[in-house]
Amino acid sequence: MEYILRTNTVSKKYTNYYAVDKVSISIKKGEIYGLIGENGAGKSTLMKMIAGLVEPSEGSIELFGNFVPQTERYRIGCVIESPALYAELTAKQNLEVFRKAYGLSSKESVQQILKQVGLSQYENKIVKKFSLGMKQRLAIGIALLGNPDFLILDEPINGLDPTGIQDMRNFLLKLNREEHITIMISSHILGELSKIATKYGIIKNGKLIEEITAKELNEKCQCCLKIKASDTAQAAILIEKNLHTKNYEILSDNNIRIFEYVDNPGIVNSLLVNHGISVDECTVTKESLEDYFNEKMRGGIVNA
Ligand SMILES: Nc1ncnc2c1ncn2[C@@H]1O[C@H](COP(=O)(O)OP(=O)(O)OP(=O)(O)O)[C@@H](O)[C@H]1O
Repeated sequence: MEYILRTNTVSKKYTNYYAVDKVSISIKKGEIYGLIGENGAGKSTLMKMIAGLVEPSEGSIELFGNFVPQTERYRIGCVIESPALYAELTAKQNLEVFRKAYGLSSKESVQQILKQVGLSQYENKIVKKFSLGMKQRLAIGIALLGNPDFLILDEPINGLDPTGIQDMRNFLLKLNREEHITIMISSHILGELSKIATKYGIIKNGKLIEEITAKELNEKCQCCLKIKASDTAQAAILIEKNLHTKNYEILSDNNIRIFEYVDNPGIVNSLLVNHGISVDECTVTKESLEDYFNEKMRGGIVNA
């Protein structure tokens, strides 16, 4: 399988601390790679190093199998941090400016891109009158001008409404499936990311704490018993004492998750009810990417 990207213990040091610390990730052709991390984790810095906007302090980056990444960067399109658009120009004029700046000769490419990003009907509209979703699409359109094989998108769905998010999801899936563009995407909206990503990298304080494919994640995500109870603290004491397990977690909204008794929820239910705790809900669910990510951030399943 062909690798689009491999970083080898790549780091970025700012004055006296590492924004990115010895990160080794890999992305294969055709993947949609979701980069996950809390604010300040180092996602943008890592993306900037891959795109050639920031020089690594240490380590190496291999792009398209080439250890001299700068010779391959023309194959990357990126939108990192806020999209740089000319607010007073129209969508078409914006694309024209960048087409000329990139030295691309074919004017047709601008029309093609407008169509590709679904902005043909707004080509003469001034960008400052665009919605956030339209601006994001135009920025991605600019990134697509050079016909890239690899697209790097930093928080492309941030601030979009549910319809905008859905449009963006379909658009990215289309680029990936029909245009065969490999995509690296960072997002805080994990539920959304889990609908498109085929692989994830989780970073914390500049360090990669896990790289996992969507398939592996699906196999790893544990089934659990989720119980909504009137008194979760008391429920926890009863579970520990009577069911001899600490493999549970108290959630904030009167819910408790138990990673055992999945095949026998009745035992837990009766225990709580018989001790005067009212059980409003008792369901068997599977952990979501969000649950998994939160556990990773805390350093494992609590009480396990
Ligand atoms: N040019 C810079 N000089 C000094 N520190 C920087 C610079 N750029 C980023 N940092 C710091 O590096 C760390 C990582 O920042 P980065 O923007 O990569 O994180 P992030 O994961 O993208 O966060 P967010 O989700 O908030 O965008 C932060 O502590 C940030 O303040």
